[in-house]
Amino acid sequence: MVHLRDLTVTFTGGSKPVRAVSGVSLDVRRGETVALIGESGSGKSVTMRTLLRLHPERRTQMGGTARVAGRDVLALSGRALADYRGKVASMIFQEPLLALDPVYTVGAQIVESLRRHEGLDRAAAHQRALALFERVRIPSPERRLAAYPHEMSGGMRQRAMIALALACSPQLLLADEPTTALDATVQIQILLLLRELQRDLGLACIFVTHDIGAAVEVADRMAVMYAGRIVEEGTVRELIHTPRHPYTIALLQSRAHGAMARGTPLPTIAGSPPDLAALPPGCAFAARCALASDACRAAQPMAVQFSPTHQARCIHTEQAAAMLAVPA
Ligand SMILES: Nc1ncnc2c1ncn2[C@@H]1O[C@H](COP(=O)(O)OP(=O)(O)OP(=O)(O)O)[C@@H](O)[C@H]1O
Repeated sequence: MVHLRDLTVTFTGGSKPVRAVSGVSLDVRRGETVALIGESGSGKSVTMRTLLRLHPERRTQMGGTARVAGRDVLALSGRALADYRGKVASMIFQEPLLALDPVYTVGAQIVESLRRHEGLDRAAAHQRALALFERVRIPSPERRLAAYPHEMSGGMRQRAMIALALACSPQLLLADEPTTALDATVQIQILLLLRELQRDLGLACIFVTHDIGAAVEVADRMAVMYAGRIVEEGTVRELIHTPRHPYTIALLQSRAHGAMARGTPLPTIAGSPPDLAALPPGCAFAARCALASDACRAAQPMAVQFSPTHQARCIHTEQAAAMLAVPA
């Protein structure tokens, strides 16, 4: 469904080009959820926004391959791009007020989207909007369709945004920190709803989060990003139980202290990520890695395969695994 090969995204608007995504390859099948995790600035959101082509055209260079449901995403333009957004791929955000227009009722926005993209008449679009509100379990759906976004609670707004995102039956749902701003009890409800919708509708889903517990709850696989690259990828089980990249291990190391509990943000790791305008020739994590050697600094590490689903870009995975064996 989603096929990324060597995707690169460079922003050219500033004094120096910023390489926010460097050679990302990732596949997501129908009915599968992949969580992207990593520190702030690692390129998770840029990867997602590229899949919807939301970057400023003139100041962004994109390279490599991005195919979604057979479409060449980087080549889409005009009508084809407008149809692609919503009908093939759609996105939910941390802040629903970014996706919902404050001056229209939520119902009007869903009806408008259905009329424009699906060619439904007003009555049919209203019926569909009502069904969508029921699907995302908004109580008193008829009344809530007539509400403005600011009249809804945070959790209801999130559900309304999910309904809007699903209105035109997309095949790919991109979720960028969809629960971060919510209370713990509402978070779990939204995560469970997303999981259920994703399974029932057979959606491919990419889920960006800082919260490993949330990733464990909703994802089938995880991809760990660092400085614009995927440094490790595997099933949730593989990454949690047998991480092999020193960065993943550092992220997970405090799990004995509850890092796996939902709502726990990623632990802070000493040092800071590299400047994306001046990336080093070798492994970008080397400057912060206890195992780094000259070879790490000289060239990009190749991916090492541990199972058909598990790989890491590191030349010291054996020492890294041994590091993990030492109790925290
Ligand atoms: N339009 C843009 N122009 C220039 N730089 C940008 C642009 N958009 C993002 N960046 C830079 O790209 C890098 C990656 O950002 P991105 O938002 O993908 O990180 P992230 O991993 O999603 O972090 P967070 O978890 O904080 O959202 C950051 O350094 C950011 O400043």
